Amino acid sequence: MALLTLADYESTAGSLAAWPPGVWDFLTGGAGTESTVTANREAFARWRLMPRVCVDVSVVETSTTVLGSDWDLPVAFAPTALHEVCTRDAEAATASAATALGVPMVVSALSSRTIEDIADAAPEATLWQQVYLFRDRKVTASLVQRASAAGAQAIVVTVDVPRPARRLRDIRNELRFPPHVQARNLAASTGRAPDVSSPSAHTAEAMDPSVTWEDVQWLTELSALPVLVKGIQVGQDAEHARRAGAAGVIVSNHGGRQLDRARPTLDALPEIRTAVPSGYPVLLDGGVRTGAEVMIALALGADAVLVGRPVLHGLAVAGKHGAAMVLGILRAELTDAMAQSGHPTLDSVDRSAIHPAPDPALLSADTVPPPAPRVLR
Ligand SMILES: Cc1cc2nc3c(=O)[nH]c(=O)nc-3n(C[C@H](O)[C@H](O)[C@H](O)COP(=O)(O)O)c2cc1C
Ligand SMILES: CCCCC(=O)C(=O)O
Repeated sequence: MALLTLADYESTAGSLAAWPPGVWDFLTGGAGTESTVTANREAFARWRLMPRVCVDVSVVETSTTVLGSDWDLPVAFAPTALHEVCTRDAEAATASAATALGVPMVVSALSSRTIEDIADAAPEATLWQQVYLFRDRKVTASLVQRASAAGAQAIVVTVDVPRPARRLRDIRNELRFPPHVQARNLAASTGRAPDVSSPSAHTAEAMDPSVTWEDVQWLTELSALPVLVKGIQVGQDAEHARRAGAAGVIVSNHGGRQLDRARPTLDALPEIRTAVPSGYPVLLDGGVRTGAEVMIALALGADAVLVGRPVLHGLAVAGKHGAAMVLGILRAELTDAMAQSGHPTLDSVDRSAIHPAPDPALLSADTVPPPAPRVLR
């Protein structure tokens, strides 16, 4: 079967026999009832595109500028841990795919390869380093310093993991990664290989539940690199991040993996967009799976989006080619949606480009009046 959509990649990846026990559930799952994983996706279904016609779309331009750098697509690779569980070349493969498509890759603090190795493997890649404010701040500082020396262009600090989440699939599966899966980037900053065989035990040990905006400010002053705060879900927190010196925010609920029943990121986006000055970078992740959905996120105020799980599906199906194919599908779909809706560039994609879908409750049998009975003669 031809793999034409991100959903095709997901189902093909899910049916691979090679997954170690529990790993597919780890990638796919979320916290608690997984209501937020589902809600992130469903939020996109509540919007429709409003096609304009008789606009010259003979040339469609998907490129954009974020934090002063040019991206071929308004899409980046979200930071996801341990790519070695998906493909042997791990983040070296992901970085080549990102380079091929002209989009940035956010390297996880828990990557299986060091930032130096990733930069060597893909010298042209635009790399951003994701970090946590670990209990041991020296580890955070070392990750930032090494990323800067390796040529990374920004730091992303993830602030939505105060403690391990209740990920029921992982608990039931008693998830343990195979021993070859290692967090080498972190190891290079801690001086010893951290035990990540149980993600939740590692999170409990390493993450700091006492983090406040003062710590974010400390991080923004640590290096010359711009810092984006990832995990913003409320307008006021976007403003806190900006005041703490952040160069931008990423609207994210960690793909529904931390707080079950958190609101979908797309629903939070308009509030966050209006809480910060226009021109201040606002990115979004969570449930983006088609090019039309990229347009919807942009129309609601995102400068760009990030994709998480689909990249892992691509890596698992066909290594770097698979990750590049996943992004290639998003590019083809976005280009098509822009052309079909009369937007030759992304500049014109604003709130007027979309319309709320009718509320299904209003269409139910209870609320739509039945037709008047016919009078029979
Ligand atoms: C397997 C997996 C590992 C992740 N690891 C990290 C991580 O190390 N750091 C981080 O900030 N976010 C991490 N995330 C969250 C992603 O960056 C992103 O917020 C989320 O996956 C976006 O949703 P999507 O998967 O629906 O696109 C991870 C997500 C997944 C699925
Ligand atoms: C040891 C890896 C845990 C990362 C993860 O699952 C997440 O951040 O969602």
